[in-house]
Amino acid sequence: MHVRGLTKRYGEVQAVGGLDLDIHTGEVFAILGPNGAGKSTTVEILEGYRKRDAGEVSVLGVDPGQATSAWRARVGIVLQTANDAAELTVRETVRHFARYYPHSKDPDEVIAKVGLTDKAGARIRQLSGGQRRRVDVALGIVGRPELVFLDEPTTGFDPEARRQFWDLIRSLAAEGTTIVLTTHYLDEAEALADRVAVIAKGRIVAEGTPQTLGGRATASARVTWADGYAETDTPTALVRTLADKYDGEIPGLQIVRPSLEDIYLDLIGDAQ
Ligand SMILES: Nc1ncnc2c1ncn2[C@@H]1O[C@H](COP(=O)(O)OP(=O)(O)OP(=O)(O)O)[C@@H](O)[C@H]1O
Repeated sequence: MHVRGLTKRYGEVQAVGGLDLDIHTGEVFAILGPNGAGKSTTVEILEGYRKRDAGEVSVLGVDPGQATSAWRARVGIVLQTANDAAELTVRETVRHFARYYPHSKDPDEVIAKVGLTDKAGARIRQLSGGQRRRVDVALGIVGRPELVFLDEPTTGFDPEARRQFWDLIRSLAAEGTTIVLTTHYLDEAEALADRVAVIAKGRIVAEGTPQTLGGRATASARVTWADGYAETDTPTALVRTLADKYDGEIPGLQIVRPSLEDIYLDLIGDAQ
C-alpha cells in the first residue's frame, strides 16, 4: 500500500494534509493519533469509501477511488454491525455475507475463529457489545481478504475478550493477511503491530516499530535503586558503577525506558 501527498478537506477543516504512508504486504500496521487527527478519513479513503482531494493512493495495486467489485472482494472491512441484521442469527448473518464473495471461507469455521460457536444460533440483537464486534470481524474476514481494515476493533471489550481478539488478529496475520488497524490503545498497538504510525493534524509525525518509535529504544533510561535514582543515556555504565559500589546485587534496582504511551504523548504534544 502506497500513499503520497494524501489531502482531504471538509470545508474549512483540513482533515488530512499531505500524508505519506507505505504499508507492506503481510504486516500488521497500527495507525495511532488523537481524536480528530484524520485517522478515519485516511482509512476511509484507503477503503474506497471516501474521495480524496489530492494525492496518490494505491491499495493492492489499485486506486481505491476507482475500485471495482473484484478489488472490493480482496479487501475486508470491519464495520459496526448494521442494526438491520438484528433479527438474524449469527450463523445466518455470516452465511449471508459469505455469498457475496467468490472464495469465501466456511461460515462455521469463521464463527469458530471469532469464538462465537456457542452463539451461532443466537439472534444478533441478543448479543453483548463485545460479541457483536466479533460478528463484525467475522463479516470482515469471511470473504478471505488479503487486506483487512479494523477501526478501533476492541473498544468496549473486556480484558479477556481483548486478548482473545489479539490472538485472532495474530492468526490472521500468520495466514499472511495484511492488517491495518486504528486504535487508541497503545498496549494493543504494541502487542499486535509490526509497525505503527502516529498521525496528528492530518500528517504522520512518527513511524516505526513499537519498540523504536520516536527514539524509544535509545531514549534515556531512568535507573532507580534503594538509595537514589538517575536519568541516563548510559544505564549499563551506571549499573556497573553501582554494582561495584554495592559489591554485588544493587538493592531495589529498576531500569525503565519510556513506554510507548510516554513516547506517543510526547509526539502528540510536540505536534500541537
Ligand atoms: N464528514 C465530515 N464532515 C466534516 N468534517 C469532518 C467529517 N469527517 C471528519 N471531519 C473532521 O475532519 C477531522 C478528522 O476527522 P477523522 O474522523 O478523520 O479523525 P480521527 O483521527 O479518525 O478521530 P477519532 O479518533 O475521534 O475517530 C476532524 O476535525 C473532523 O471533525
